[in-house]
Amino acid sequence: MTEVEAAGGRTIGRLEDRRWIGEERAAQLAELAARVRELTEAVVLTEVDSAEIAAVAEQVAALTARLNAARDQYPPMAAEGTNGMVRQLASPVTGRINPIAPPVTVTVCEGGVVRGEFTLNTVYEGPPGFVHGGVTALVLDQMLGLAAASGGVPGLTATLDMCYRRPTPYGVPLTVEARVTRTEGRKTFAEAHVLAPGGKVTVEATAMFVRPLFQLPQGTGASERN
Ligand SMILES: CCCCC/C=C\C/C=C\C/C=C\C/C=C\CCCC(=O)SCCNC(=O)CCNC(=O)[C@H](O)C(C)(C)COP(=O)(O)OP(=O)(O)OC[C@H]1O[C@@H](n2cnc3c(N)ncnc32)[C@H](O)[C@@H]1OP(=O)(O)O
Repeated sequence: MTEVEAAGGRTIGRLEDRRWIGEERAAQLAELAARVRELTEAVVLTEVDSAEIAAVAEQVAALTARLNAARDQYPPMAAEGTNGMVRQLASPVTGRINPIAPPVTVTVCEGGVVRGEFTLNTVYEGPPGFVHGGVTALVLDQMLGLAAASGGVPGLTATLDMCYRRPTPYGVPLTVEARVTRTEGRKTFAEAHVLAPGGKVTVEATAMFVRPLFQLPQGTGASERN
C-alpha cells in the first residue's frame, strides 16, 4: 500500500504495519477500556486510606504486567469498515479501545457534516467545576479533521483557532458539530462548536487542514467510525 514519509524520515500511516482486529476483539478491548476509565476516575476521587492505595497500586501493576505479556509496538489503529474506510480504534478522541478517549461517538452526515456525542468526567477538569479547554480543543480538532476528511480533502491540522464562549460543564451529555466551509486545492477549512445541554454553545473553533504532499494511506478520505 503506501509508505508515508514525514519529517526526519520517519514513516507514518503504514496501515499494513498495524494489526487489524475484528469486531469481537474490538468490543472486548472497548469493555476493558471502559473499566480503566472508571479506574482512572476512582484514582482521582478516592478517599481510601494510604495502606489501601498502596495495595491497589500493587494490584494494578500486576494487571499491567499481564497485559504486557503479549504486546505490539503500535495500536491496532485500523479495523476494516463496511465501506472500505479505516476505523481508528485507538484514537484519543473517538477510540473505544483507548481509555483516555471520552470516547466521542461520531455520526458522519452528508456534505462534510460530522456530529459527536460525549460526556466528560471529573478527570478532564480544568477550572474547578468545568472541563479543561485543551480537552475541548482536542475533541474539536478531531471532529474538524473528520469533517475535512469526509467532506473536503483529508489532511493534517495546519491551524486551529479556539473561541471559548462559556465554561463547558462535565458530567453532562455534550454535543459537537463540525462542518466543512470551503476547500481550496490541498486546503480544507472547517468550523465546529461544542453544545452543552439546552443547546448553548460553549466553545467554537475553526481550522484549516492541509493535505500533505506525501501520499496518505487509503481509507483516510472518508468516514471514520468507531
Ligand atoms: C490525516 C490522516 C492521517 C492518517 C490517519 C489514518 C487513518 C485514520 C482514518 C481517518 C481519519 C480521518 C481524519 C483524521 C481526523 C483528525 C485529524 C487529526 C488532526 C491532527 O492531529 S494532525 C497533527 C497536527 N498537525 C501537524 O502535525 C501538521 C504539521 N505540519 C505539517 O505537516 C505541514 O506544515 C503541513 C502538511 C500542514 C503543510 O505543509 P506542506 O509543505 O505540505 O504545505 P505548504 O507549506 O506548501 O503549504 C501549503 C499551503 O498551505 C498554507 N499553510 C500551510 N501551513 C499553514 C499555516 N500553519 N497557516 C496558514 N497557512 C498555512 C501555505 O501558505 C500554502 O498556501 P498556498 O498554497 O495558498 O500558498
